[in-house]
Amino acid sequence: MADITESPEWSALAEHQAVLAGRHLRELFADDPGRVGRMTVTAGDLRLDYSKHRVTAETLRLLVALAERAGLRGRIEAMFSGEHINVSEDRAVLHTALRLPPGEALTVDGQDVSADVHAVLDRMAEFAGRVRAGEWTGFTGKSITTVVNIGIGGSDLGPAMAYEALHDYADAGISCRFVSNIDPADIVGKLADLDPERTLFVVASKTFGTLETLTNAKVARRWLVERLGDDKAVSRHFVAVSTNAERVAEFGIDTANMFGFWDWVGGRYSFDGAIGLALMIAIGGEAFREMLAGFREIDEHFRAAPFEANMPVLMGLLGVWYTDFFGAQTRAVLPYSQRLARFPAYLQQLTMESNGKSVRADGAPVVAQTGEIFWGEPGTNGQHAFYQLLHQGTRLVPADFIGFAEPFEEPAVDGTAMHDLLTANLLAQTSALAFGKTAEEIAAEGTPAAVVPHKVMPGNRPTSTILVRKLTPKTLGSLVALYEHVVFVEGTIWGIDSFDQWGVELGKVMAMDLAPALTSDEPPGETPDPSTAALVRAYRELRGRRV
Ligand SMILES: O=P(O)(O)OC[C@H]1O[C@H](O)[C@H](O)[C@@H](O)[C@@H]1O
Repeated sequence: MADITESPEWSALAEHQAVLAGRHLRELFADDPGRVGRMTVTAGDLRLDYSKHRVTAETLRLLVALAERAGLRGRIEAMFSGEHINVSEDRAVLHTALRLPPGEALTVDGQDVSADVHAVLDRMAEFAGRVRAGEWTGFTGKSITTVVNIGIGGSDLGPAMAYEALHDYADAGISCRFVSNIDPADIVGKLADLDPERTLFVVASKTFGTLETLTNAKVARRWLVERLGDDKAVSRHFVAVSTNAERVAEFGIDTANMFGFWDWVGGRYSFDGAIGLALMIAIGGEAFREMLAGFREIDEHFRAAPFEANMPVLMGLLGVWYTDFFGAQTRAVLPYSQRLARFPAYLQQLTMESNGKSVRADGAPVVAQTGEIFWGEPGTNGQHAFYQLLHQGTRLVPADFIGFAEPFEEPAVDGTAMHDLLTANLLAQTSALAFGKTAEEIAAEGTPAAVVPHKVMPGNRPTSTILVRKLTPKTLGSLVALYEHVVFVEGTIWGIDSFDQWGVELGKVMAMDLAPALTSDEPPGETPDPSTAALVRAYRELRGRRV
């Protein structure tokens, strides 16, 4: 199969970039007064202004042509209809089925996927409702006030991010905590002040074979049994979310208290299904379904909107544009919402585990650069830390700014609402990044000549601005679906399988091989390599063990 980089569309973009690279956003705006109107798209509740990107109408035409060349339209249909587009694992990729409206049929591989999804959602809602109403009680008959989700990766980041984003909607007096790391500091710290009688553990693991999760779950079980003094307490305080009923039963959790999903849901695409159980207990089944409606709105937009007005397609193509034609390495995601503090971390798994690949789906090496490095912090904190590099550094760092019009809190100081100050900062940053400040402007302010170069703000630094009325379950769902599809668009252009993650396996296996060497009384060997063997010896010595 010919590589996309050999296509005439790719070459046309490379030629176009050579011309555009010399042009400043100031000029692009001056040349095209209609730019902002044309480069603003809406999708459901999301509004995207992408006019501050280093693109013209011609760039967009060429990028859309590239998407056509990559067969994006057909790939989208293949995903939605359940073809096995995860080729290395021979699986369908159907996270979009997790938000199908009730009654909309979808049969894949002979299975009524829609019915399965709604059966689980209904069970989750029923269970969540009982916990919220205090009908599901702990072993001693007390109602549950804290849910501890034990999971890692996709079984942690999604629900943890969403709970933090939506905690204002937690209306039943139940809060959530998330334990993921195998560092004992995590679970020990999170259990320290908990009342075992009122704690429910959700052990979330797609495979139910993940070392961190099973280890933390065993620690939690021991903590509970020691405090409640009876093994039988486990069934009232532990439920599981998994695709693997056998292992759940082996662990000692009643499979009647297990909520399932399927191998066609990738871990990093899973919190809108059963992996969202802790979140659903906190915010309730109704709010959870509103979140699903937000996901669905973007799914429908992605499937139907022409590419020129298709938000995930445009954002994905812009990612390819900077990655492959400008040599950008990273993309900053800067939510101007404290509640979205974990959103960049969530996106890191979603995007980098999906698209951090160097072979194509057919096994041939990729030619283009793949896998943007996603990172970020909520504004305005980032402004006082790393924005210096964004404004004046030598690297090009495209950034997504995300803002909300309606706050949850309304304190005002000196007559100005804090939230308006927050938003003013967001807008100021994107404008400064795009348009900068010239040496002439700085000199005209009376700046000493020697200082002028230090103060020059080059501008021409591209940003997207996503503006939303309010952070709600629905708009959060839409934001997540947006980025899920951005990943898909980029992966399709690069011709990679965005749905496997073989690269994480080797380290896990080696850790299990190394663990005995750290604790053993036997002299440490020379494996797996001289450097690591020396570190094993050093660790044993520092830990007071035999070397
Ligand atoms: O849900 P689990 O099976 O426990 O997997 C948890 C996580 O671990 C794996 O190593 C993968 O890299 C992730 O994609 C996954 O989300």
